[in-house]
Amino acid sequence: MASIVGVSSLYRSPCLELPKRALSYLSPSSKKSHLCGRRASATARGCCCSLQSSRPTEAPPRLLVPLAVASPNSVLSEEAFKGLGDFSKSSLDGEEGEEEYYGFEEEEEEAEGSTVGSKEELAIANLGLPERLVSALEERGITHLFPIQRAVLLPALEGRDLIARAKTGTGKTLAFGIPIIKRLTEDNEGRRISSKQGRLPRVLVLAPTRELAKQVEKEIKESAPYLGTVCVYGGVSYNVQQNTLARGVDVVVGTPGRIIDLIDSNSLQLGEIQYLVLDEADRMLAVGFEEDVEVILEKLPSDRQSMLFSATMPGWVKKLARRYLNDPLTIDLVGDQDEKLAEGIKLYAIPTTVTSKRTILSDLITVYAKGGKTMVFTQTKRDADEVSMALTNSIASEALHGDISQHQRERTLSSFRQGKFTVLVATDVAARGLDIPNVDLIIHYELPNDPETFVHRSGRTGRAGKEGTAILMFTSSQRKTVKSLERDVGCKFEFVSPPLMQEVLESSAEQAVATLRGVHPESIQHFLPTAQRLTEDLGTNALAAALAHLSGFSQPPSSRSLISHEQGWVTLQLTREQGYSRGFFSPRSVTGFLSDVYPAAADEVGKIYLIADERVQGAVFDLPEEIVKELLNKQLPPGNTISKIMKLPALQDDGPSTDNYGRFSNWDRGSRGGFRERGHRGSRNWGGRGYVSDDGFRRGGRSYRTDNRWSRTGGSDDDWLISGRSFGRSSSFGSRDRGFGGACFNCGRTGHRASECPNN
Ligand SMILES: Nc1ncnc2c1ncn2[C@@H]1O[C@H](COP(=O)(O)OP(=O)(O)OP(=O)(O)O)[C@@H](O)[C@H]1O
Repeated sequence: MASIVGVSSLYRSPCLELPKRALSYLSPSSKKSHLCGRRASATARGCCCSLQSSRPTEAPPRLLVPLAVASPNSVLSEEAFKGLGDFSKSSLDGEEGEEEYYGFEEEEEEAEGSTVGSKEELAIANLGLPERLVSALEERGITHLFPIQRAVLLPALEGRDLIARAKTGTGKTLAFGIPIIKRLTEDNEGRRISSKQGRLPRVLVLAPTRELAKQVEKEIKESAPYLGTVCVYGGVSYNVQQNTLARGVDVVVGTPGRIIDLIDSNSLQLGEIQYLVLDEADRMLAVGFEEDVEVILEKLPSDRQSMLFSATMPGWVKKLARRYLNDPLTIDLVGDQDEKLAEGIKLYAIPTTVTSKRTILSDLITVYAKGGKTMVFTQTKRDADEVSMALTNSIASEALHGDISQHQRERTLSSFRQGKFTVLVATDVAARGLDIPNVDLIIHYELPNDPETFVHRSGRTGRAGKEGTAILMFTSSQRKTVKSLERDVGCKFEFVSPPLMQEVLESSAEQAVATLRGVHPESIQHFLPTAQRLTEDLGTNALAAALAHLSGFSQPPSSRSLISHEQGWVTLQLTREQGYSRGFFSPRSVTGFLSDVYPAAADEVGKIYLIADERVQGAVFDLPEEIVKELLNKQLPPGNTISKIMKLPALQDDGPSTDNYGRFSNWDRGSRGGFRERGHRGSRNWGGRGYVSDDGFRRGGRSYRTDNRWSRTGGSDDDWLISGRSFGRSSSFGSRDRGFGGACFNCGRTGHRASECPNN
């Protein structure tokens, strides 16, 4: 008790010094009955009730008033922690009729002397934590509590069972880590058991993936190096883990499968577990651990404290909480209406086609990551491998997925953390929980299966209050899914076009300059004589050549369509002077013109789009590079100009109606045979197992979409994230507008086919 109460003004005995304002933040139940059992309607000042202790036996007093939670986060949002956390939405799972509520109500009257929420009060040094823990945290630059840590600390210290939710990267690990470490440290000091050989673990943390388990272990080890912490997970030998357990540990972190194996072999005994943490509990379900988790929970002593961290509350997690948690308090710092993403993550959505995706991907990395760390998320392991291989030619990249051996996964992650390569291409195995410092850019190369996965993938950047960027690549038929995602996640994408070659070149050059600036002055000396000779010969060209080479452009960049972004294609503009018009200017005028000038061009022409400016008779279209060379040498009929363009002019919106960005339509207007569908040339089959097909259907795998909802096998409709809102909306998947959305082949106007053209 003394270690909490009286250490700082924040943690004063609430009954003695509770400021009026803080009283307004009391849970309704605690408002109803004061700590001493009296009604607390008037004031808490002067109350003389004694603080009650709750489980475990040496638990600190049962502080029903979580002053740490009670304050709006003004200090955090303005200074310490821009925008992270939001205490305006705290709620308790009310399913059991439980009314307890962790949140605040606005009260105009400022409590005199209230210092709740000041930065000082969040200072870790002022919380009465063990000196060793404080200095270990400070060494890591952790000096003030983050909101979820502030919210969890007191209820956790008072021994409450908890269900907690907070946004990605907001410090959930230390939210349970700090109170548990405090309790263990004090126990150790009191009972001198810290180094007892063969001691049984007192803490069990279950995590759904090996990487996450390793990370939790790391966070605990770094914060409390004096405690014995071991991480147990599959894919590696049992020996080391068994030997460590035999020597005695305080904390076991692990994945359920290996924990069961170790229990079965009697290497892990759970008889003294006092604290259980289920990290990413909902994910346990998704990766098929539900049975294992329940087996483990059955083996734990009933007199323990349990904390469950879960981004969503599928039915299984609720059942688990009901069955294995004792009167849990829910702390939800996300809420149903708010944006689910951590603030500081800038979101872009970029239309692509299946064939141009890879080219665009490397451009996006160059332009948006600017040499920083990027994580690219794919749907399948094969894609992760292929995309990583394709990137490696230009950007150092590695793949990470479940088929890669555990040792290699660890090597890859460790090299990525250390910055030995900058692009990690991963399946969703890496979407959750991984805390890799300074990831600047997340690219959703393929749409995630559900909104939660989007939140978790994106949350690998913008962590601990930092800024980051997440880019969603989508095909035109997935546009409605993107809109659903915005609604479900409560976020807003900025819709942008893929980078222009000019932007790619400029960004590459900037990165090359940064590389040059980093060259050691001594090394420069060795190259000075050659540089001087070269400059005399070539002038500035010498440096430009060095930049081009460093940027990976020793050869000129291959041409790229401005319309489809496919390599090897060039976008041309045909303009016809007014007096030379032979009737209405339409896509057919372009094909007719090409047939006259160079028939091979008419055969190969790709998409044709009319220029929006009505004063100009013109169109843009794609042709293969080699055809363009020939075409540009041909004699043109008078009044016609044809030129390569670097930027698309405004175009008439003539795409299919499902595609608001008409110019990224996947309809081609060929010179013969009317319309033909394009964009799948040489591409792999997107309709196969586990792929999102172009019509937006997911086939195979655990998750699938059957209409515009995000649905998951085994999940329930009332997930926090999904919160029922997406269900029941009108269909967008699979409901592609069958109406004609292209332009008439005859007159060029939109909305009707040539056969129905009024000009016929
Ligand atoms: N109070 C703090 N001050 C500064 N940094 C902190 C603090 N608490 C945690 N961190 C750091 O913030 C990062 C994110 O923490 P953590 O991985 O626990 O987040 P999380 O909420 O569990 O994220 P996710 O939902 O993605 O699993 C870590 O690098 C951690 O060391």
